[in-house]
Amino acid sequence: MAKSNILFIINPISGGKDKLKIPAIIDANLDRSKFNPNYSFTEYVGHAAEIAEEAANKNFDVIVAVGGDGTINEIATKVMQQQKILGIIPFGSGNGLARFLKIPMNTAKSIQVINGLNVAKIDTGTFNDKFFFNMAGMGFDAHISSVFVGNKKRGLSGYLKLGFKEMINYKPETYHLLIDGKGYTRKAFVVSVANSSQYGNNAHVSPRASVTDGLLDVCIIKSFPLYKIPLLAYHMLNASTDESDMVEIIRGKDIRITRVEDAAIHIDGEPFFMGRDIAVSVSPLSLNVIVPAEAGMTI
Ligand SMILES: Nc1ncnc2c1ncn2[C@@H]1O[C@H](COP(=O)(O)OP(=O)(O)OP(=O)(O)O)[C@@H](O)[C@H]1O
Repeated sequence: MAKSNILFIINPISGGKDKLKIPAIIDANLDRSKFNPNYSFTEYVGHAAEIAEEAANKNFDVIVAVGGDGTINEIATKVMQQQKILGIIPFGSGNGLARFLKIPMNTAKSIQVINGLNVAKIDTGTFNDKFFFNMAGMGFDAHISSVFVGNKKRGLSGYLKLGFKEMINYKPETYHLLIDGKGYTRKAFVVSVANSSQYGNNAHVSPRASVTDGLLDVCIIKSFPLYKIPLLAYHMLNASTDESDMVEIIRGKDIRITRVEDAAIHIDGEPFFMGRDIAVSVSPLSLNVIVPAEAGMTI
């Protein structure tokens, strides 16, 4: 069988972890009978997308994101458009999509998954003209990601510290939602649109979400008093938000969200501003991604 050309695109800042030794670890673990490897390090926001586009236009069959959900987003957008195959070596702060797909957090083990070349097709979503693969949304989480951009300390502890500080002053917003033709008005702390079940770090906002059902889960975290934060955290970490009256989950395909004024949204954890009206849609089974055979998903 002909060898596949594989490119590893490494985000040196994701997850706040050093990655200089990554090419050596990949060299030591990659199955050379299947792959010819190449490596690139990203130098700025948007660089992973540029590298991935160029690679997909050349003769790379598999493009691997070494980073978190933001890095995956840039690369997967190009991989999907060119119908190539995405690999993931999780190196982010949260690693939501990787965790959902049961890709090991251990680097050597995640390379073994790539060696297995078990390819599944998963759904992808759009927020206006931008694709998302794990989760997109607005409200407190988007506010945090917009503030976090200027923060030097990445990683989970940085998120948590900033989160507690900002939560004290945050005011829930009113959202008008139209989901497959049905209207809802909700005052919410967060509105998340989930492809996978989790934000990352096993914080599940929509425990029954599937990346192969052709649907997105609109998760409305209602306005709540601060003393209920531990209860919300408990439900997320125990994958039981669907049993909590703090969270409402509505599944759909064609979603419109209108907010009172423009504020940050996030796409796979990275902040953007898109105005007051967001059109959300899903492209069923549109991205090829390497997953562990045990994940029970395959083409
Ligand atoms: N050299 C670089 N300098 C600064 N930013 C970069 C560089 N390379 C990539 N980026 C940006 O880093 C951002 C964060 O990456 P990523 O989301 O993968 O990590 P994370 O936020 O730590 O993890 P997660 O999304 O899993 O919580 C992305 O928006 C990406 O565009």
